[in-house]
Amino acid sequence: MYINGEWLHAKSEKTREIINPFNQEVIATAVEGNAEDAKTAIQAARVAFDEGSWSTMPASERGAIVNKIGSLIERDLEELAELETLDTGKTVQESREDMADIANVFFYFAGLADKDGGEVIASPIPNSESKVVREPVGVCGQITPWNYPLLQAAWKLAPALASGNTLVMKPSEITPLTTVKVFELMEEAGVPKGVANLVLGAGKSVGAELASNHDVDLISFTGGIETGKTIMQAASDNMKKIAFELGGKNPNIVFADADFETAVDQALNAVFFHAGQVCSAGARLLIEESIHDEFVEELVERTKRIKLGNGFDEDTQSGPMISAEHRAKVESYVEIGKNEGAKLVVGGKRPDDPELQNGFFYLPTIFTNCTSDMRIVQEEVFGPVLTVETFQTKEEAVQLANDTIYGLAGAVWTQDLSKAEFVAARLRMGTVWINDFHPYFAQAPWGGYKQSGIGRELGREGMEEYTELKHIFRNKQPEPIKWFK
Ligand SMILES: NC(=O)c1ccc[n+]([C@@H]2O[C@H](COP(=O)([O-])OP(=O)(O)OC[C@H]3O[C@@H](n4cnc5c(N)ncnc54)[C@H](O)[C@@H]3O)[C@@H](O)[C@H]2O)c1
Ligand SMILES: C[N+](C)(C)CC=O
Repeated sequence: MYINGEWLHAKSEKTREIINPFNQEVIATAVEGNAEDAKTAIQAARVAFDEGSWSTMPASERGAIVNKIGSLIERDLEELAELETLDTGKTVQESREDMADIANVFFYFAGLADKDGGEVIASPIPNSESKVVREPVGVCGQITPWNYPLLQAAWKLAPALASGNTLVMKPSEITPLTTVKVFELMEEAGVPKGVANLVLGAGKSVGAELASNHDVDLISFTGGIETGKTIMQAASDNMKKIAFELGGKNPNIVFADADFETAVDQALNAVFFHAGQVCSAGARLLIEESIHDEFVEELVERTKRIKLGNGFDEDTQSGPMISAEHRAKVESYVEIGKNEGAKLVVGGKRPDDPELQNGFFYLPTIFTNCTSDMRIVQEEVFGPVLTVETFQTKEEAVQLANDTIYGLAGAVWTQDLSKAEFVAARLRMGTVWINDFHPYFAQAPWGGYKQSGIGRELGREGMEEYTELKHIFRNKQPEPIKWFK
């Protein structure tokens, strides 16, 4: 753990073994902090913020430090990518792309650091001056999940630092390795002591302390809805600001006039990339009825060919699930789907391949004959499981797509631009892709409608989450009002 500029053991001296999900080998031993460690880190962040040298440093200097972090990530890209693959099982090619994205996130927010000089507004009061400025929120608690460990951390660290906050981060207890490494890089880049603190440990202890502690001014959380609700309740005690990136059950709408080859190819990628452990995975295929049979037949053939394996092997297309518990959850959802009457057309079990028996693998799985009232359609499985529904009109496609408590992302495939725009305008989701699936980048805001989240990460809006707005009014000719004579 990194607290107040020092690398520390947990007060309890407890540790946790970090497991490679490909073969269950222990790849590291991490310290296991608790609420006491979190309190110490929060105190360090509080003192660093209140002392003021970070928040009042010229923004361009802060930006230069954030930029340096991005450069150091680029320098150590290969090491970081390998760590991420060891920890999560994702392919090393995917990890490399994540690391390049992560460096760009630091560069982007570094560039924004000195761009907002406030705004002078037209005051209706004579002889006065009115301006609106943005200031850092204060001490930020930041809690991240295991599926994109460093990427989700970067989306929080870079804007928080660039806008002058101090912070305490808690990564997922099962995937802390790249976050630890980036805190080393932040130290090397010159982030002053106390400004960025790292506490490892479980959600129920370290995370709960960050959510409830009154010295934390903002809690930024990426993870599941149920955890989000718990954090929201804890955060209400001191009305801290909240920023939540939660789950999704994202529709992928394919019209009959879409380019067939591209739509099939991308429907596979939409749902099975990273073994479906993606918040924005296209887990609900909505297909125009007239092409259902042909489309599903092709999808099933290609699904059978997906090569599962070690993320370090060149020919591996998808790695394992993150843990035994998570695979068991996916398996229980497949049973639910079968019992609800959905038709299992491929997958639905663990692979037989002897080389995969030590990993938490699960075969890419497709259910057809699905309807919106099924749990397998409504609930986030967060694994390689696709449900297929059909529609006849664009209105029906929109109605089905929006029939969910989630609102993270969705896609529409058609060569008819007016149809695409009709659908895009009506999807109640934070991101809509037309003839594509998955793109996200530092310049565009990311976040959810409905129960998929509160607030935005990335883009200017992602920076603004870490600021408070202040209106400063100056009377240029003060004189008595004489109301109270
Ligand atoms: N919207 C997005 O951008 C986005 C991105 C990635 C993941 N996710 C979501 O994350 C979920 C998967 O991640 P997960 O399984 O790690 O989620 P999770 O909610 O189980 O855990 C996320 C983090 O919260 C911590 N936590 C757990 N209980 C806590 C508590 N009581 N108080 C405070 N912190 C606590 C965990 O230790 C972990 O660090 C999925 O639902 C996925 O959709 C969303
Ligand atoms: C936000 N994203 C797509 C990078 C990861 C979601 O799990």
